[in-house]
Amino acid sequence: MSVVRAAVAILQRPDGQVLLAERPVGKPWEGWWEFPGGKIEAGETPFHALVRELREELGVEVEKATPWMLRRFDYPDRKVELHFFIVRDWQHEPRSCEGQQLSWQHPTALTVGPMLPANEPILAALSLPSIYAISNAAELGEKAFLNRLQSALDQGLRLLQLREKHLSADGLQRLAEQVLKMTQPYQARVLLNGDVDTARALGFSGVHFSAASLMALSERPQQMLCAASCHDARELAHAQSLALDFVVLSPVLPTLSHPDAPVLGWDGFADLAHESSLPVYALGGMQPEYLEQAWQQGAHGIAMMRGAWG
Ligand SMILES: Nc1nc2c([nH]c(=O)n2[C@H]2C[C@H](O)[C@@H](COP(=O)(O)OP(=O)(O)OP(=O)(O)O)O2)c(=O)[nH]1
Ligand SMILES: [Mg+2]
Repeated sequence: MSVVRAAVAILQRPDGQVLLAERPVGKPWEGWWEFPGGKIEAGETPFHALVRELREELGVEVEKATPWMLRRFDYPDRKVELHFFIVRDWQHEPRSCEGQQLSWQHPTALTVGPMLPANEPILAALSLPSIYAISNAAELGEKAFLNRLQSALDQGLRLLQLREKHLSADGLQRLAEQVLKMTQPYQARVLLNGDVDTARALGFSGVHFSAASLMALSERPQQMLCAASCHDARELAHAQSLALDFVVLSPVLPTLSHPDAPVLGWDGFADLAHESSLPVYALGGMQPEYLEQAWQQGAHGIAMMRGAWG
């Protein structure tokens, strides 16, 4: 079966809404909804195809696009390789140049459909925020940590990993209760770095697997967010085969918590992130001001421990 390579654009407004288009009459899968984009022609890079397709289909000029995910999917009649980009800056208001219907939509609350089958995990991925914070009560002390968590929530933090390996079961339960009570009004999602049963029993939104526990896993738990720590192509491939929700890839830069680990550097990070079909957060030496750079290297966002708490 032939492989169709396509460049696909997530046009994203500052309020998080993304542009969807209905596939026009006469094309395969007419009437289904998709993100704007189209086939990569011979001799074109995915980025050039993206720029051309958005000009042809929407009359917009891409100002800046960052590579996001590479999704492979098998339709009954074809295999597709979709190179997704996030586009936050463009010129001109998108208009329908091919008679297709257009609609701005919140990724978690679509009012149009159905979406092309390949795109199902894409919407869930888009609902993940740019910053993934990792708790550091061990170093800060619980009181100071909870204070900083409160200000981070006020400033927009919506995704957190509770990673406090020094705590006893009772200590963890007490801290978890406080953290979940604080995050709940913000609808922030909290993952436990620990075992699945404890995460469920304490009411976490999900679980974050260490690389070792990821590699021992043969099936992902259902009905909860599942993330994992990865350091190389092998771990990333396993996370993808389990269809986890996202991964963190580290260490990008030298970090105090793992001083002897070999660093990926931004180039090593980009090589792995570009091939990933899961959202990838860059971890290791990150600071909030590195977000833009991380996006350019194919990251969904950045994960931070010390950098998250000011
Ligand atoms: N544009 C786009 N294509 C997608 C998405 N999801 C998905 O599976 N596809 C598939 C459908 C197609 O097989 C392929 C893209 O081809 P296309 O039909 O948009 O190509 P095109 O604009 O160059 O159209 P054409 O003139 O060559 O018919 O990727 C998506 O979200 N957007
Ligand atoms: Mg198209």
